[in-house]
Amino acid sequence: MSLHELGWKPFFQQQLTLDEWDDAIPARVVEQHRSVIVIQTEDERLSLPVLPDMTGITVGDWLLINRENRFSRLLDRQSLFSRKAAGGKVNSQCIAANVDTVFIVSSMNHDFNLNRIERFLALVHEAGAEPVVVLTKADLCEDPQSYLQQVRSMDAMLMVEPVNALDTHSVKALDSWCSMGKTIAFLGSSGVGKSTLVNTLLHRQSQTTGNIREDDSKGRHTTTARSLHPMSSGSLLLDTPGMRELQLADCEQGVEETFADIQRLTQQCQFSDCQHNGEPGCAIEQAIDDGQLEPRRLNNYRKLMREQAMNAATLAEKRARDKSLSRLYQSVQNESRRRKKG
Ligand SMILES: Nc1nc2c(ncn2[C@@H]2O[C@H](COP(=O)(O)OP(=O)(O)OP(=O)(O)O)[C@@H](O)[C@H]2O)c(=O)[nH]1
Ligand SMILES: [Zn+2]
Repeated sequence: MSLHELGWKPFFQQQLTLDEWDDAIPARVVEQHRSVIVIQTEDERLSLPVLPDMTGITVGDWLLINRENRFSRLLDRQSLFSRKAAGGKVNSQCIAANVDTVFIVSSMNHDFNLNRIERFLALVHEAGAEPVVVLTKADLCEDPQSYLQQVRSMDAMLMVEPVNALDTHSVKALDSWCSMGKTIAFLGSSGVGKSTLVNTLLHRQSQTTGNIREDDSKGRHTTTARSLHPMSSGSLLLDTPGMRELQLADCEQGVEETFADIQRLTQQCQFSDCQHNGEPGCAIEQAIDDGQLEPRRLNNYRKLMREQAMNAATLAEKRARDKSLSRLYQSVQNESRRRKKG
């Protein structure tokens, strides 16, 4: 595979020093297992043990390795999905790196929910990837246009594609985001058609190709699929279960970006600290009265802001608690040692 096919771009190239231009070999992480990663260079596929200086490296990452095939460094990411974890030295767990486009999948039936789409949008914006909303089950829906309009009414600039996920021809609508070297991923609730879309995009190749089975810590069998699958279109599908467990925490920027219209309106309120609660000269309330802004959207904005702040605070608290607990253990240990000595 050429570097271009693997997703190499100027953003990564620009990070190389002159020496690295001569000596270093770029490699992309195409599989991630508990203690090894599989990387792909232009010439070969290699397994590397995950050494302590490599923690946090995740599927989709770009690395430089030296001529002896040893890890030399991790390149900065263009986008990153992470799960904010409490405690420990590593405060967030990296889930997927350098994804270009995320398809936010929602079905056009009773499951359709704008609030949920906005929540996914916030996650994608926070990660720094490009969102495309894919509305599935067009074949079962009487009025796909009404769903399309609802999504467009949130944000006219948002890309939205209605599809029948079972139909190869219909799924072609997604081709423009699936070109050579583009890394794509899917987000969406259960049953909306993510696997179906992937299967159709893979032209009915089995979705389990390349997955490995391993035991999780509780001895259950789980399918680990932290991997990049090349697709026939030339794009790379990033498949990881971690994407399903993403939470809104410390996502203020992602939420603000998702609700850019509300940010803009807020700047037009007469008072800079306007709470949009009956203050005079409130641009938000005016927009609601004029029908420019849906009350639903404002409510969801407030809800998601509260949620991400609360989750962030809970994490901070848990971190602090873990820290003082470990200090307590330490002092108990010291005390018992002192007694043994004495
Ligand atoms: N008619 C029709 N059926 C669809 C479409 N998309 C998905 N389905 C069906 O909906 C069901 C659920 O689809 P999946 O692809 O398994 O959904 P998923 O998002 O992968 O669900 P999880 O694996 O639980 O996350 C399957 O029976 C699909 O065949 C569509 O566009 N049209
Ligand atoms: Zn206001």
